[in-house]
Amino acid sequence: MPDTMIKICGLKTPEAVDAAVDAGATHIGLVHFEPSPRHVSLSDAAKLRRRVPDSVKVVLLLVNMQPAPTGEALDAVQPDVVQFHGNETPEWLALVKEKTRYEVWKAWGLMNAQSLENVLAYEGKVDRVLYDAPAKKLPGGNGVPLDWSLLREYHHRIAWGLAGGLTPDNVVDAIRATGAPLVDASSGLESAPGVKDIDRIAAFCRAVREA
Ligand SMILES: O=C(O)c1ccccc1NCC(=O)[C@H](O)[C@H](O)COP(=O)(O)O
Repeated sequence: MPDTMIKICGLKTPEAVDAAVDAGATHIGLVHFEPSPRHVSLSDAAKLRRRVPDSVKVVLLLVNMQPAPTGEALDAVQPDVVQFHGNETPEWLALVKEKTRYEVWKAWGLMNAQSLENVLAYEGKVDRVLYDAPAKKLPGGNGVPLDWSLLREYHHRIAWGLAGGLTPDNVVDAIRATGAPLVDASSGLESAPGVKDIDRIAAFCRAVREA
């Protein structure tokens, strides 16, 4: 089985980015969404992006942004991946995928078996779906696990990843329960909202490698 990919999300400082890269993350996430405690401006995101070696992919997270600001954000940051974390339509994401060079991901609040069927509207229109817990106060980064049993032995038609309340303590169980090819964590690796804990980032990556 190929190694599980690791996305460490919501990084705001050079120290946190370096810690994720050094610990073996395959992806790092930069949140550009002002209400979030993990928000980074486009100029800070661009600076953080430049620290990341080519071997690690940079994911820019956007929420329900209009087309013009989306283009401006992508031009400014030049990520590898753009992760849409709002109510973006399949048609809009298909257009982004067709017209740009970026990998396109759709975050999907997974509620029940029906919502696994509903996400198929994005098949062929995005490169990956990131299953997360349904939105609460924020669209993501809420530290809430989704019901992993929904994904057990599911025949996936879209490349996917697992997010939602993952921590160094539960990520091995999550991988075993779902077979996730990519795991994503944010608030479970923090000492306070928006403040990443470097030791927890390292522990998370170690746990995934040992799963
Ligand atoms: O992290 C945020 O604050 C955030 C805000 C708005 C949209 C998305 C956001 N995070 C997206 C992520 O990919 C998180 O890593 C994912 O939701 C899992 O978060 P957590 O449950 O805290 O591990």
